[in-house]
Parts: sequence; C-alpha cells; structure tokens
Amino acid sequence: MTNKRAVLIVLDSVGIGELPDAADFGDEGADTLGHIAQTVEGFDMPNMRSLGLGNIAGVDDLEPVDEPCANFGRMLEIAPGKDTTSGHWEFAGVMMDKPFRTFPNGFPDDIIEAFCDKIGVDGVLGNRPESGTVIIEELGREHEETGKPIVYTSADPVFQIAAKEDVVGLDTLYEWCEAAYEIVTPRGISRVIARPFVGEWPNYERTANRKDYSFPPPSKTMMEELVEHGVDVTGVGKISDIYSGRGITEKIKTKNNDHGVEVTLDCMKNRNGFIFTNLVDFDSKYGHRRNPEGYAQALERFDEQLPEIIETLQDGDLLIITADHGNDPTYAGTDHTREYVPLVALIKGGGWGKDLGTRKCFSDVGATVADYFGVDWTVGESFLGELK
Ligand SMILES: O=P(O)(O)O[C@H]1O[C@H](CO)[C@@H](O)[C@H]1O
Ligand SMILES: [Mn+2]
Ligand SMILES: [Mn+2]
Repeated sequence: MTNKRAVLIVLDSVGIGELPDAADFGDEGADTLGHIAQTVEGFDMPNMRSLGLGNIAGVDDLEPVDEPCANFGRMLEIAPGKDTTSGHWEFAGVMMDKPFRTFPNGFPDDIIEAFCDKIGVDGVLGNRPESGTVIIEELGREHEETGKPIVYTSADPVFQIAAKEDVVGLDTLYEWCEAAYEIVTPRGISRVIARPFVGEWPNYERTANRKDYSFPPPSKTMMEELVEHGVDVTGVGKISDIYSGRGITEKIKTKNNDHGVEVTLDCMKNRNGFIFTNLVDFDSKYGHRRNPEGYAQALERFDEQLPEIIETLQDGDLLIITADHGNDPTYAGTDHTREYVPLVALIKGGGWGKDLGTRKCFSDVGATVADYFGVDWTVGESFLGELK
C-alpha cells in the first residue's frame, strides 16, 4: 500500500493544434483551443495560464506568463487513430500495431443482418456516420413507431445504438449492445455504445444511462502493473470503460464535468494511489456539437475549479493535466481532430517553470506515473525528474 497520490486529469478532446500527420486524418489546420480562443470573445483560462498553458509551444492565442507555476509541454500521438480509446491506451503504454476500423459508409449488410438476427428485429434505422443528437431528432419518431434500434457510427471505430428508454427499455438496449459487441469487435471496432434518450420529439435528451462496451486493451496497461505493486487505481468518469476495467481497482461514474471534478477532489482528500479522471463534456457536449461558445464556457468553468484542485494536493502529490485528442468545434464535420495535446504537470512542493518540450508519445504520461510510484515500466519516457 502506498500513501502517495498521483492525479491525472484528461480534458477530453482539448487539443492544441494539428499534428504533423493531421492531413492523413483530413484534419489540416485543426486547433481546438486556438480556434476557441480566436472565436469566443474574452475567452481566457487565467489559472491554466498561470500553470503554463500559454507557454506551450504552438499555444499562440493564450498569453504566456513569466513564471509558470507548473511544468508544461505538449505531446504527439503515435497511435494510428484519433479516438478516445487510442489516446487513453497510449497513456497507459498500450501501443496499437494497426488502427481500429471505421465505417464512413455505415456498416456492411453482413454486420447489420447478423445483429438483427441475434436480437430478433427486422431492420435498423440510420446506419451511417452521424452526430448522435442529429440522428435521434431525425429518426426518433420512426423509432417510437417501429421500436427498431437507431444504429450509427462516427469517424471513431464505434457501433452506437440509440433507443428511447420508454420505448425499448434500458435492459433491452443493453442486451442489444452485448449482442452487437460479439459481432463487431472481431471486425475491428473498438466499442459499442448504448445511447439511451428520453423526452418528446424534437426535444429529446440523451441520458446518463449511456454505457460503453469496450474491446479490452491487447497488452498490459500501466495501471495493471501499479495494481500488482499494491497501488490502488481509481477511475473517475469513463476511465474504467475505456480500459475495459483492466487495472482499475475502483470506478466512480460521473454525471458531468462538475461532478467529475467534485469526485476527483473527494478522492484526493480520502484516497491514496492513482486517481485517473476523464472529463468528457468538452468532447461530447461541445466539440461534437460544434459549439465553440459552450466549449469555452466549459473550459472557463474548469479553470475556475483549478485553484481548489491545486490547493487540495498534498505535499509530494503528482498532478498531470492533459487531453486525449482534439475536437475543434470550428472545424468541418462533427468528429475528432488529429492534434497535439497539452501537458501541464507538477509535484506539489517540487519545481516549476520547466519546458517539458514536445513529448514523442502519450505514453510518457504513464511512464511518469509508474516512475512516481517506483514501479518499473518500460513504455514511454518518464519526465518525473523534470518535476522535482
Ligand atoms: O455524436 P455522439 O453521439 O455524441 O457521438 C460521439 O461520441 C462517440 C463516442 O465518444 C463518438 O464516436 C462520437 O460519435
Ligand atoms: Mn475522447
Ligand atoms: Mn468524442
């Protein structure tokens, strides 16, 4: 058992500018944070800037500070995907040799037929890449009349099933997802997602009963190594789902970003070990919805909460704040964007103001966390020494 604490907060989708291979993903010029700053008048994150956010190479739309109170840098993604799973697995040292499969024209007949046979329905609605809110508004009434599942995907390797809670029932929706998981994961899809919704057309609302069924990581995660060495790992938000529970000793689901921060603070006060949080609203509520104003407000809200996070750290605690991919709310389409992610890191009572440079892969995060707990881990390069 350890009495140390490391806190990793992933601001889901808060990218800071195109990666060198962005064109391969159709994402040239994407810059989530930069374009929000350029589009939304008065946008600022003074507390993140005081940690060094504006000092990061390429972050040109937020003012740098003379003496950043944290260490700062940016990270390159190696994984051949810009989805949440690829990014998070890379944090944990799971390197993918081939990308997951995406279905820009919808799922082929054999997949849909196998799915329908297995759940006993005579067809699905949708079956194309689409925004989840757009597709339920378009097909929700037909779904209410027929009871057929709304199936859709995105630029991510995901099979998503939307159903109205009072039409299909949550248990049935979850059974459909389990059936789909058996069919689609052998075909290179990383995740099946239940997307329940409620309400009356056209004011449907998606609910927190969303459930993700993730393909397990193909190799050991850094967190499994921690657990083997007696370090507790608490996953806050969708962390446990992303790793299929591997290396997570306790999972705490959250309703929204505020709740995610609240739970993280509570864990910091009452737990030891690795506290690993994902704040997904930036991505799901604003990035995919192409809503820069909402995105800016959510970022400013996190920024307001940051001082309490810093104050709650105890001497010697490690804090890392980063992101898993971009989702530029001013970019064409409604999908993620291939971007650098920011890196802000400190040890309470340790050094500050160091430029951690451009890290060669997201796995440096996992290597640093393992190093912090004194656990041997070979994937990625630890920057712990720079923080002391
Ligand atoms: O548009 P919605 O339904 O929010 O879906 C988004 O959420 C999925 C998983 O995070 C992404 O693949 C994207 O399609
Ligand atoms: Mn994500
Ligand atoms: Mn997303």
